[in-house]
Order: sequence, then structure tokens, then C-alpha cells
Amino acid sequence: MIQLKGVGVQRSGRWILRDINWEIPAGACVAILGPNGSGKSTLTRILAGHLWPTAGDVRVLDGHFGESSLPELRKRIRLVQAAGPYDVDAELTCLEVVLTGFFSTIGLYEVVTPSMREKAEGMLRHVGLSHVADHVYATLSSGERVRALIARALVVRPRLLLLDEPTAGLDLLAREQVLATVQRMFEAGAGQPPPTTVMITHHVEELPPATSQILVLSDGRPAMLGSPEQVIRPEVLSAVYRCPVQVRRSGERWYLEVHPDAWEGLLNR
Ligand SMILES: Nc1ncnc2c1ncn2[C@@H]1O[C@H](COP(=O)(O)OP(=O)(O)OP(=O)(O)O)[C@@H](O)[C@H]1O
Repeated sequence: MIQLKGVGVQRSGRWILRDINWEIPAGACVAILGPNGSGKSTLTRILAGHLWPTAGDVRVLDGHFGESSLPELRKRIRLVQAAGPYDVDAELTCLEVVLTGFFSTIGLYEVVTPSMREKAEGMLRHVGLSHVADHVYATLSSGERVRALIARALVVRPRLLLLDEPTAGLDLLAREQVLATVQRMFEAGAGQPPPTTVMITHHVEELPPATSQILVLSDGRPAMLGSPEQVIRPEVLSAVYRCPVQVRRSGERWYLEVHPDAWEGLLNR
């Protein structure tokens, strides 16, 4: 599905991303994890076809960047940036926002067919938002907006779904509802095969149980690539987050805590 070989990006004479080698199987849920400035957004923009790497080779959805038509590839890729600039007209209703997904437009300018409406309504059910289908997007809570944007992305059945910090700024319940939305795509009975999904996040708490592979970035370099069990370990993450951490696992979820003994010294760094 996705193959990155020796991918790097140079800006102002500095490699802000380097030596990225990663194969992501079709239908997998994977994550890019790392602290601020580690290169997550840069890598995400490459996967979305928005940024050309300075070095290396990128294959996405059987298409080779450089050989395949990028506009064609992009039709099958959806990027949800919850914290980004509005890419929808906030005066539309929640259902209309989902419908704009069919046209990749900010507003709703085209004729909506009954089949599109049916699919959009089904997607709102899938993300648990049927009860606010007629509410104006601007009046939705932040968590509801994220789920509406995920429904908007899913309505065209993309093959690659990039979720860029989808739970940033959400409270506990809203965060868990977004994670449950993602998890539901990977559960039996979801109704359709899941898109290959890449979650981009700072926090291991924000990884849905379906996550099978994590690429940890540190200063633009791959610090670790592996399963959650291989990656979410104090020895790995203390170095990446540059403070002593301890890890707790609860079922298929993970939690990271700063080691209590490290607290006193945190401000002297
Ligand atoms: N066009 C550019 N020119 C110079 N430096 C850049 C450019 N774009 C990004 N960088 C630098 O590259 C590094 C990685 O940035 P990136 O936004 O990819 O990190 P990130 O992990 O997404 O960060 P955050 O979690 O804060 O969003 C940062 O140090 C950033 O300042």
C-alpha cells in the first residue's frame, strides 16, 4: 500500500526528515508518533501527495510519486486535519458537510443524489452523529466536528486515510469518541473494508487498539519502528521525549507518564 525508501526532506540546508524507510500494508492502522518538531507533519504531507521529498522513493496506493498522476492518486487519499484551518463552510449543516466529501469542496455547490444522501446519512450513523445531522457545523462541539470530518472523508471510501492529530484539544469523552470512531472502522461488521489509516499524534494515549505499527520520529529521524509492544517502552520513549517516562498498558490501550522522580528537574532542562 505504502512504501517509503530513504525518504528525506531538506529545508534551508537542514534535513528536517531523513532516512525514512517504511512499508505499510493495505488495510492496516498505523501511527506516526513523536514530539513537537519531530517531522510528523512533513511526513504526513508527503503521504498525502502535498510535498515532494528531496531524497528517496515514495509509492502510495500502487502509484509511484513521479510516475503516476498525483491528482488521480489524491482522489483516493483523504487527510483530516481537525486543528487545521476550516476546510468546510461552517454554516452548512453537519449532513451537508459530510456531503461535501463527495466533491472535495468547501461549500455544497453540486447536485446531491439520493444515493449520496443515503451514504452520508449512513456515515453519520457510523460515527454516532445522526442526532446532530441537521445542526449547523459551527454549533457542533469540537469532538463532533472531528467526527463529522472523518465521516466526510470516509464517504468516498478512500483507500488511504490520514488523521493528523484528530484528538488534539478534545476533552476525555470527545477524545475517546473519536478513537472509538476510528476503532469501529477496523472491527468486524464495519460494513466495508477499512482504509489504510495513518494516525499522527504526540501521545500514545491517542492510539486506537487497532494500531499495529508505530513509526516514532525524533528530530526528523526514525527513532523506532515496530509494533506497540516493541515501541511503547520506557527505554525508547524516555529518549524520544527527553524525560524519564513510565508506561502503563490497559487492555489494548497505552498510557505514558513522566516518572514521578523526574518532576523536580523538569524546569531545569
Ligand atoms: N519549510 C520549512 N523550512 C524550514 N524548516 C522547516 C520547514 N517546515 C518544517 N520545518 C522544520 O522541520 C521540523 C519538523 O517540522 P514538522 O512540522 O514536520 O514537525 P511535527 O512533528 O509535525 O511538529 P508538531 O508536532 O509541532 O506539529 C521543525 O523543526 C520545523 O521547524
